[in-house]
Amino acid sequence: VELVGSMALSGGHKDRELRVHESLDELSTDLADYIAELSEASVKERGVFAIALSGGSLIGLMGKLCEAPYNKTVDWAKWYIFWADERVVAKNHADSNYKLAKDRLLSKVPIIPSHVHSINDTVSAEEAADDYEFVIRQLVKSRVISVSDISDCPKFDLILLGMGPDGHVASLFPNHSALEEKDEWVTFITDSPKPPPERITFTLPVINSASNVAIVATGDSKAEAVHLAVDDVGSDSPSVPAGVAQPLKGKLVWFLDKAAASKLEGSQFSA
Ligand SMILES: O=C1O[C@H](COP(=O)(O)O)[C@@H](O)[C@H](O)[C@H]1O
Repeated sequence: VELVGSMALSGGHKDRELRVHESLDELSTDLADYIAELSEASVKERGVFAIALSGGSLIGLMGKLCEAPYNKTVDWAKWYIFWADERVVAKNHADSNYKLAKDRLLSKVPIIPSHVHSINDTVSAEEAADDYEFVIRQLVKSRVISVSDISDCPKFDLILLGMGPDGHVASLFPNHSALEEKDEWVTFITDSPKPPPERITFTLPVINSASNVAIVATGDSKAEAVHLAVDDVGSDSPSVPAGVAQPLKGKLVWFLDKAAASKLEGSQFSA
């Protein structure tokens, strides 16, 4: 894989790395390698791999996991799948993040169906968020999901996030009160600026308690939000949600293409 650039960033941030790729094909290969390596390390250490997905373009960029060598080398039976955010629609609806992942990924690899934890799509957004938090609590008790040693939050082995052009991650949108939620693990919104309006989402404390978080963003339309998030514009109050996604004890990796990296400050990554 040819990286245009990769750099570890320090400063106020604990552990953050930027990986900028020449093409989407190369980004996809690097992303598959990264996920496969974390899966292997987690299975070795804990016997399982608890991974939370998002929706959107991320899922297509994970496609190489369904191909050789990953389809044979990854220990799929040890994977437990969750969603960092989900649209409150039926599971067979075109807007469902579950459906997207099932059609493009989960149906193509030997994941155990009972390890796939999608939301309850028969109840309100509020109930779906409560139900999902309950499911996660049970799996924390049985240690399928680890527990953070710095908060009472679950510690996912990996949370994969996409990012919208407005800088939203999961369904945490700019200037929305859900971004301030500190007590719940999973919250709901009914006024998403991006349709569909009803969604559930991991809260920031859960994202920031993970062992690993990756933010995957590609294309020109994301360049400004990448700049605001990564360059810490107005660092006391970051102007986009992606800028406050930073695991306190874990590692954050940004996967970008050149277009998304093109507005980074003093950028050796500029297109
Ligand atoms: O609505 C959503 O959007 C974001 C970003 O999607 P993308 O297609 O621009 O990559 C996604 O990460 C999130 O899961 C989804 O619900």
